Amino acid sequence: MNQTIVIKIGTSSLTDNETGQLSLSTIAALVEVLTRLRAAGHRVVLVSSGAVGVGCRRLGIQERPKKIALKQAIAAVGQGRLMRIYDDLFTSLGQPIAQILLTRPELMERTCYVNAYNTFQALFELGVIAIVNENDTVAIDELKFGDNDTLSALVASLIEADWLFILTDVDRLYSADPRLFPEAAAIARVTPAQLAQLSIDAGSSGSQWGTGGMATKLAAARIATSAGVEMAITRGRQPGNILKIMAGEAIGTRFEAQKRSDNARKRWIAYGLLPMGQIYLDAGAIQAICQGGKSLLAAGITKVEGEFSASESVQLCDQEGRELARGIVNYSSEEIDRVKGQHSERIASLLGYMAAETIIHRDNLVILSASSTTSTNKG
Ligand SMILES: Nc1ncnc2c1ncn2[C@@H]1O[C@H](COP(=O)(O)OP(=O)(O)O)[C@@H](O)[C@H]1O
Ligand SMILES: N[C@@H](CCC(=O)OP(=O)(O)O)C(=O)O
Repeated sequence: MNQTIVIKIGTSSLTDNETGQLSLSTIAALVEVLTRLRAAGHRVVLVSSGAVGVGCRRLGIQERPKKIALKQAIAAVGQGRLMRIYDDLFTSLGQPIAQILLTRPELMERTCYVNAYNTFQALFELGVIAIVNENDTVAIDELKFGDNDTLSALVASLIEADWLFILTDVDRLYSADPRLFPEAAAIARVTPAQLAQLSIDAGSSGSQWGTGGMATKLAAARIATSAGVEMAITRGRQPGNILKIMAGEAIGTRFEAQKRSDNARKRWIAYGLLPMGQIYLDAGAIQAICQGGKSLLAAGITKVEGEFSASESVQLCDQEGRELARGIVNYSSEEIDRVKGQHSERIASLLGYMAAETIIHRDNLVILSASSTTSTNKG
């Protein structure tokens, strides 16, 4: 059966850690595997990092820059070179490619999100492999995917992928960073229930050129698997592992998918939008929205955090700060703060107007399954 496959490759696999030079053999092997998958009838998307790393190499810069404007300028240099290399290699195998550069605000806008979906579908019909990266040159810090692990999971959710492969410079997930703890235990398979409980030392900085280490890959696993996507982490220098894993071999770390929700708009609310604040709920409200499928009313709200406007996305949390659901609010944070704990009938007298009876209507509310919940408790 033809499948939709997203492959993410990190800078640490595309370049040599010591010299910063491109790992041409890895890239060529990856291009071969992706072309084979495409020729077999699968729909293939590559999420490729490397713009900053390749740009640095081109300009003779020895370290990943910290200054944003410099990083953005370097990415502009590197992205062009990266695409040139991909195009040369794919063209030699007769495989057309496309470049898609995304920013977070675009996916937060429902029309853009749907447009992006349609563009991917049109590219699939044309037999093209899309190569995706964050549009680093224009992305602003507060509204960034930040790392391509998250971007790849969001793309996999957007296009309803069957698989997400994350290719990196380690062979799999370990109980701790194997570079620092050589005795760390290898993890072969993670069920949704285990992912929800998984507490490992995932590192936050990654390798010299990579960003995020395993922490961002685990965050990606939570998004992807709860959107119904099977995910695997495997070594980038052996892209042939993708074919073996699809054939059922136990290579790398495999994260089992949950059942995909049929409601595309709700998936967008859950993963496309960036939550701008938190609303804390009492036990009655949690019961009503999580078990009863009800809308959120002001009466069950105990606390509001963050500043947000009506129509923005927020996280709904229990008293311990565990995120249970996400939704699009009908009122701003300031308005909700004034009506929290009150009966809906009092909204008009408290605010002087009533925009809606509910704080979040059930059509705009998504209950997150156990594995996608994260603690927002800031201690
Ligand atoms: N628990 C862990 N298991 C495996 N690798 C880990 C873990 N914690 C941290 N790491 C580190 O994460 C690095 C991969 O992340 P990163 O450098 O961001 O790669 P990429 O460029 O592929 O995104 C590995 O080199 C490894 O040292
Ligand atoms: N958009 C950036 C990638 C950032 C990133 O996530 O890098 P990596 O950890 O190597 O996947 C770039 O192209 O350099």
